[in-house]
Amino acid sequence: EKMELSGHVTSLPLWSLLSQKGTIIICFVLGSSLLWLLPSYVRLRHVPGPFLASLTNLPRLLWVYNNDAGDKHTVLHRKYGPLVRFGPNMLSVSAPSEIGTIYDIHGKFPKSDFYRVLSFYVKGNAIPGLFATQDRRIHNLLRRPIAGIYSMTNLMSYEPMIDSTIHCFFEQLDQRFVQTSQVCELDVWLQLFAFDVIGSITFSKRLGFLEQGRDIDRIMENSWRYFRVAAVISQMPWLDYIWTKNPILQRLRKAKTNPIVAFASARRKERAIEAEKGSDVIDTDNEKGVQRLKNKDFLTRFLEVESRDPATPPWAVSAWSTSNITAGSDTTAILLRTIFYNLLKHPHSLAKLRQEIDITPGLDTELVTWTQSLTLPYLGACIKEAGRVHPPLGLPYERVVPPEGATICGQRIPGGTVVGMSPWATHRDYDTFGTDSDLWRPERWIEANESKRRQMENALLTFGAGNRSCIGKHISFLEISKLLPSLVRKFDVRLPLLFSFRLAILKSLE
Ligand code: HEM
Repeated sequence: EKMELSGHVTSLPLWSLLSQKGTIIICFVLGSSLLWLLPSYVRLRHVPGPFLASLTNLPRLLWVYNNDAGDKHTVLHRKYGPLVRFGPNMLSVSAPSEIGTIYDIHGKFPKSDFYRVLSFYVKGNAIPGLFATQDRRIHNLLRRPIAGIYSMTNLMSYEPMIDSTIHCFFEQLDQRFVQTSQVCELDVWLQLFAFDVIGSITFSKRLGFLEQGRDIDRIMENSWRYFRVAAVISQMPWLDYIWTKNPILQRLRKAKTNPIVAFASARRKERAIEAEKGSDVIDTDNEKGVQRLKNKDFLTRFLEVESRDPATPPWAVSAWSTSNITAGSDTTAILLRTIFYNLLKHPHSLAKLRQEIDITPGLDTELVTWTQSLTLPYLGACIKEAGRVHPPLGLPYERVVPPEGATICGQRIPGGTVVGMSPWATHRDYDTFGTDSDLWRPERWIEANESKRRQMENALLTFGAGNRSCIGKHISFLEISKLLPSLVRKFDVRLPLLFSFRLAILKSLE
């Protein structure tokens, strides 16, 4: 009897347990979800990709959350081809031939809402920034007047400030690690260096990370936390309205100013006071006595632009100075870490670099100069290879297809679709970089003939492309090209016996 009863109960259909009202509600929710999802599913159904990704952005959010988005993107492109559906309205592209279309010099494809998530807020209000703005007019207003300040021709004027920071870095390494035989957390120190260099070239004032040997005002920690959350949320930008940029929550939360913004505005106030006093602006913090008037820092140049051009909005100087730190410090630190990680992991590369430095004539100055660094081809190859295997900005740089639509990888893509090139996947394109593209091999840049080298260079997205490409690319090259050979020449850097790639043993070679 019991058996019969239980058999009878389990054979009842589930819906019969629900009331009629419940069934209607469930049918309504399922039906309207289907009606809502169907048009967006159909719109891009001709593009291959994981089925779930055609219905929701959740998979791509989870790839970022799980810290393996770069590898995941590469695997998906290898499986589905150069054009893959990553979300209901988001396509990822890995074919280098499409770079010129998506990132054209006129900015026909504007930045997507991915970038709204990356905007900075001060006391609850968004401040327009050169990197994150989606508005073409604001972008022109911010980029045009200062582009020349970052150009190759101005580059050497920043060398004295970088030299002074490298001196400070080496002094600290010597005192704290060489003299004491302590193991150095090289990854942390490279980040401290990158933050202080940006402070010194932007304000003639280091942020003080190196002298103190630690993060100050939790700037590095905040930056890490911020990007850790923002990267995940950027995959579903509407989430940002619920949490970070929710006007109700913002009113309830204590309004906080980002410490980087606070640092930049304090430097600007100092400068205004100095100008009032008419002081000869010699930086007292800088033990090498670099004169700001002679070797103008970025702030001096930004203020000159402001006073020259009445169209400059009042918030521009702050936006420019802040974007130097936010866009230029962590990125450079990541590239430096990638280079050292790979040099230590591949000792033959480190030996080759050291040999190049030893045999190149004229490298007898205390620090390697920018001009000297240009005579070191293996150094250049290591920098390019690091940006290729581990691009510091690892997620697709998202853009919106203009209303008239576009042809991408031979497929017609409707206007309004978000497309982005995954630098990780593009940099592993077999046709361009070879079937060993997953491996660290700086030699590929030296062995290639002129046309192959140009093909590979044109496929690099490390610094972006088109009208929104990195404005600070040369500054970054300058920092790295000076620090790397100078450090390798001065110190013997090795992994400790129980090795972790975050740690290094330093010995003086002089
Ligand atoms: C290794 C170091 C660096 C890397 C890998 C890097 C990478 C990038 C990339 C990929 C973009 C374009 C992003 C996009 O299209 O969405 C970009 C833009 C930008 N970068 Fe860099 N960057 C580096 C260093 C710097 C430095 C040192 C500065 C400033 C001193 C800087 C300032 C900027 C700014 C202001 C933008 C926005 C430009 C615009 O939209 O017009 N970056 N960077």
